[in-house]
Amino acid sequence: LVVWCENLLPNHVSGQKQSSMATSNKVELAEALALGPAWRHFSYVMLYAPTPRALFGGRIPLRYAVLMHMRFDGRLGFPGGFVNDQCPSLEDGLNQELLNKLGEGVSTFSVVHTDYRNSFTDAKSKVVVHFYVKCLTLEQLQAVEARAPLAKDYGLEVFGLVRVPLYTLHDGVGGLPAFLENSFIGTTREQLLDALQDLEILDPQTVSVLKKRIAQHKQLLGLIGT
Ligand SMILES: O=c1[nH]cnc2c1ncn2[C@H]1C[C@H](O)[C@@H](COP(=O)(O)OP(=O)(O)O)O1
Repeated sequence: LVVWCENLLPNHVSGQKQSSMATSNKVELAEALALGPAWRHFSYVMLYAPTPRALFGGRIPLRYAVLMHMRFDGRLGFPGGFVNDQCPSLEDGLNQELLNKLGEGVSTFSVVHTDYRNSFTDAKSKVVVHFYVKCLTLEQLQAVEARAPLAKDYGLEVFGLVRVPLYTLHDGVGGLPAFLENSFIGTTREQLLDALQDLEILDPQTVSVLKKRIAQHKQLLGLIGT
């Protein structure tokens, strides 16, 4: 029997300090754009849509369909990619990448400047990542999912689209905690959780608990690796 767990995870880890892993190299957009020609810019977007559907006879509302994709390298990521110097804007570059990676289903919307959230730098690789969020209707999101297999990069850079489960099952692991144990590219996992919190899709306590779990999981993998 699977039951929706109201109080997501144990209380003893609630209220702890939020991890700063996703914010350590955050930069203002103007600062990022002034970095110079040695830096490469990448733009990614979290596409999401409200859904009325629910699991198990209505006991677990799905609430939102949040899209990610399985990349060619076996990691999960957000759609997007490298923005060529020739692109008039970060958003133009991102919309072009979305067309290549997700296909013609993206034709009903465009990511625009107001969807911008934040930018992160990686000084070692001289990479700047710009992150956007875009709320779609469920029909628009389903059109993206339906047409993705016809996209130029599908089967090459994109191996499939996935939806993020936003709930936790009664075992405390199934759902979002299990999903977060996958391998993610770059800072994607932290971007996902921070965005879900800022959009009030997840509450801060839940995000804090999930981040603590991620840190423990990473520690465990490190121990196994030694
Ligand atoms: O969603 C992401 N969030 C943060 N960083 C990301 C994300 N996806 C990729 N990356 C990082 C990892 C690498 O440093 C670059 C290159 O990524 P990729 O998407 O493979 O770029 P292209 O296919 O070459 O456009 O960005």
